[in-house]
Amino acid sequence: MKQVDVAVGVVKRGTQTYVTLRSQDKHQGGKWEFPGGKKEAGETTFDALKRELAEEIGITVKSSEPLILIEHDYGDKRVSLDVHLVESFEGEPYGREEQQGKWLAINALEPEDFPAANATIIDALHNQ
Ligand SMILES: Nc1nc2c([nH]c(=O)n2[C@H]2C[C@H](O)[C@@H](COP(=O)(O)OP(=O)(O)OP(=O)(O)O)O2)c(=O)[nH]1
Ligand SMILES: [Mg+2]
Repeated sequence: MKQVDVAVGVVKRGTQTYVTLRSQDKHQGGKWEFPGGKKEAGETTFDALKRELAEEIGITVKSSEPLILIEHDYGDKRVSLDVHLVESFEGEPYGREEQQGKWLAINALEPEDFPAANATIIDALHNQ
């Protein structure tokens, strides 16, 4: 089965986080996500976060801290999500790949709007 290592960034400003809509044609398409993507060979999670968040939402990540590591099996694909908090960044996030994006209150995040693996991320954020 396909197995991918993914760097995920919870971009946080005060009590809010920036989420984007996954395009319909992708794995878990139509769900909201925290920006991020597959790590390339030899990349650290931080390297991948910097690259993916620049590509997807146009920000420059200055630093990040690990939040949680999640292994999830979707049946058609297994993902390992290395989720980092990103509170230090430059630029204003926007959907740089034409995807929708918005700031949401962390305490209002609804797990059912996200891929199943994200329920654990949302729990971790609510328990911070
Ligand atoms: N970015 C992101 N991916 C997530 C989240 N939750 C979750 O299950 N995933 C899964 C969906 C995908 O199978 C995988 C991310 O891979 P991706 O397809 O977005 O990777 P990528 O950005 O490199 O995109 P691409 O090259 O395929 O266009 O992780 C999340 O909150 N954010
Ligand atoms: Mg991505």
